[in-house]
Amino acid sequence: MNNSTQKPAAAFDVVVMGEILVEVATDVAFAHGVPAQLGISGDALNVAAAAAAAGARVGLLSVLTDDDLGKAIAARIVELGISPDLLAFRTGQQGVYLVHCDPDGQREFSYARSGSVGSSLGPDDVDPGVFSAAGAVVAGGIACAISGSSRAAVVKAAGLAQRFVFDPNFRPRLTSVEDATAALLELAPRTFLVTPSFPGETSALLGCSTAAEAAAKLRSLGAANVAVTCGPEGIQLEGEGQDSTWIDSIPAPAVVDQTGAGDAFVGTLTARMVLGDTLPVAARYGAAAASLVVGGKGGTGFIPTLAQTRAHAAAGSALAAAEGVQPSHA
Ligand SMILES: Nc1ncnc2c1ncn2[C@@H]1O[C@H](COP(=O)(O)OP(=O)(O)OP(=O)(O)O)[C@@H](O)[C@H]1O
Ligand SMILES: O=C(O)C(=O)C[C@H](O)[C@H](O)CO
Repeated sequence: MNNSTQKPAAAFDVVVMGEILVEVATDVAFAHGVPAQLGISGDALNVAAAAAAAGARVGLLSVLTDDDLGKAIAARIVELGISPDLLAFRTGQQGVYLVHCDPDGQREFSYARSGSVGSSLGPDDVDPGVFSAAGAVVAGGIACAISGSSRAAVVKAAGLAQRFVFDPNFRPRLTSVEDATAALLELAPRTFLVTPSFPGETSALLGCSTAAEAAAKLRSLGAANVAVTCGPEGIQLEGEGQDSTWIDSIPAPAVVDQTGAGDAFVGTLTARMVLGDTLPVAARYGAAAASLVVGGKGGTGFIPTLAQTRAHAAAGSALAAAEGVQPSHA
């Protein structure tokens, strides 16, 4: 755990930073007495869990409460194969979010996280030795949105990282379009990889009407690699030595809850690139992991092993070849 006398010795393949949330998930609109599932989630934990499952040594910089809840969350982090070495513990409240359906059946998040311990993350928590030694550092727009100190921590981390990965994760209940756009435009030039989703983020934050246009715009801003995720349809890739390419998503065996699909994609893709895979191969792993994650409820309800992800990616390729699937996006 993080304190001034003890520092982690070995470098991590991937360091993820952000807030961990207690998750309350229901299948229906919230009402008194509806059945709900309790979990531990948040974009940073979802990404870290996927990266660890994909074979990376993962550290997670996050602030937890210094009580039994914080200890229980740390135990779950270890269970997910993530190192607890970068966790910090402070007095305060753990952030909570409720995942439920609105009256039209659309998924919605409600937050109770204002002033949470997670949002106390700040630049002093970012250890230059750890962050500059990591194979990749992953942060997202949520960490930029929850507090000024957390955003400053992300900016510091981006300046230190060998490979900085940024997922815009625009959440209108946490931040404005203007602030989310400013964070993306500030960080994009420093990114090894940026992963906006289409059409929500690419349209609201970049003013682009196609995934290919968004990928080209982010490359022109200086991003080394771009993966624009398009939900169940697929992913638009563009990068260093990689022309604009579309890869199809892999059909999900079961769709229970979309929460964390993007995070599973980002964590798996990042881990596989740090471990030596090319952008398209790593993205295929990411698509396979995300396609399996939607079968579990909540952000970390089901995290596939590398063997399960590999088998699903292979089965998806075989299916695509058998169906003679052609790239479907320009
Ligand atoms: N229903 C699905 N079936 C198969 N694959 C899916 C499905 N939904 C998402 N995926 C995969 O996950 C990737 C990321 O999904 P999406 O574009 O929804 O991310 P996101 O909007 O960032 O998600 P999040 O809600 O986690 O922020 C997609 O590119 C796709 O490969
Ligand atoms: O929206 C947030 O703040 C979360 O971190 C909750 C979810 O776990 C995350 O957004 C899923 O991508």
